[in-house]
Amino acid sequence: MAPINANDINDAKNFVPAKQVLPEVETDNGNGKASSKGYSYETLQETANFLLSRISEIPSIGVICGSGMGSLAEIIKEAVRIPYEDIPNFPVSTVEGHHGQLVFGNIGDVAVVAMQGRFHYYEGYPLWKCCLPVRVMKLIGVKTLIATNAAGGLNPTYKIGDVMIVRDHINMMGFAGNNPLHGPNDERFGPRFPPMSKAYNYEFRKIAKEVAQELNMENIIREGVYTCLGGPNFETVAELNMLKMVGVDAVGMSTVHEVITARHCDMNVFALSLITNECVTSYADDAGEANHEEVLDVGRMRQDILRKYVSVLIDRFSKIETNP
Ligand SMILES: O=P(O)(O)O[C@H]1O[C@H](CO)[C@@H](O)[C@H]1O
Ligand code: HPA
Repeated sequence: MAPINANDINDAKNFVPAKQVLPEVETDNGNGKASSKGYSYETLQETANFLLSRISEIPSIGVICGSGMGSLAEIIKEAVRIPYEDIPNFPVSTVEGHHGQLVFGNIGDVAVVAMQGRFHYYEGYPLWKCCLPVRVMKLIGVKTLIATNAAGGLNPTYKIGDVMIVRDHINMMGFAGNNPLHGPNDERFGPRFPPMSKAYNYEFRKIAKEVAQELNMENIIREGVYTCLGGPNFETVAELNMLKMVGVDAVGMSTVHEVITARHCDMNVFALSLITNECVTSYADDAGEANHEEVLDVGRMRQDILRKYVSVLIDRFSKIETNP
């Protein structure tokens, strides 16, 4: 063993624990507005009030557009578009394929708001911040959340371009204690221990399967289990094989925390995954590799059918009374 050297001891004395030198992703800004545990109810109310002052009709349904699926918001009529950077306390989108604005208006007779661009954990936002727009939607009066995402198909029967109705999810990041509800709970949003066994509304899923038949989409519609990983790297072969073993059908980097936040504040939830690529579960030399361009291309390829499907779903969902 090398002898202990006096310089090493002096270096050790100067050592500053990482906690003191690394900035937190989100810190208290001194006016009590931001903290690592999330914005207060009152702060989000300010954001909601700002948005309410810009619109003439309160939306009942909120849509989150997945990667490459931003064109879903283009079916909104009498659109009022508000860029994220203009909205107090909002994060900004940094990912290609995520525009970065809220679009208010009507789809058919239904007042809606769409997020053209969502926030992901890998962008550097803590999970509570990724989900901040969901709480804001709740505060402006949205009752139902429709979350869409692009996902890798892990179920071997799935094909690129299939549309998976999400029946359930596995919160992989939650297994490691990373949850959007981590931290003090404000009962005005919801309970400390919200149940998740009925996260994806049964009635909505039933309607979605019926509508798929009406629109002759039955050959591309699936129903399955989604999981979200932190990203931004796509998964290894071993990781995907593990996820397959535990019953995951589609893999992405979003949605789960949004759904948890929405259910916490008692919103009805429906989610769709567009299968944009095949998950690579073999080490074969000729097996492809996932890439974001393919994800965006498949989103574009399916934009017409998704726009039609989502607009009919919005109409049907708006007509039923559901218990979340
Ligand atoms: O979940 P959405 O936002 O649709 O995007 C998915 O596509 C991106 C990877 O191509 C990741 O952000 C993944 O989560
Ligand atoms: N893995 C994770 N996220 C994704 C994928 C994937 O294969 N495709 C689209 N988003």
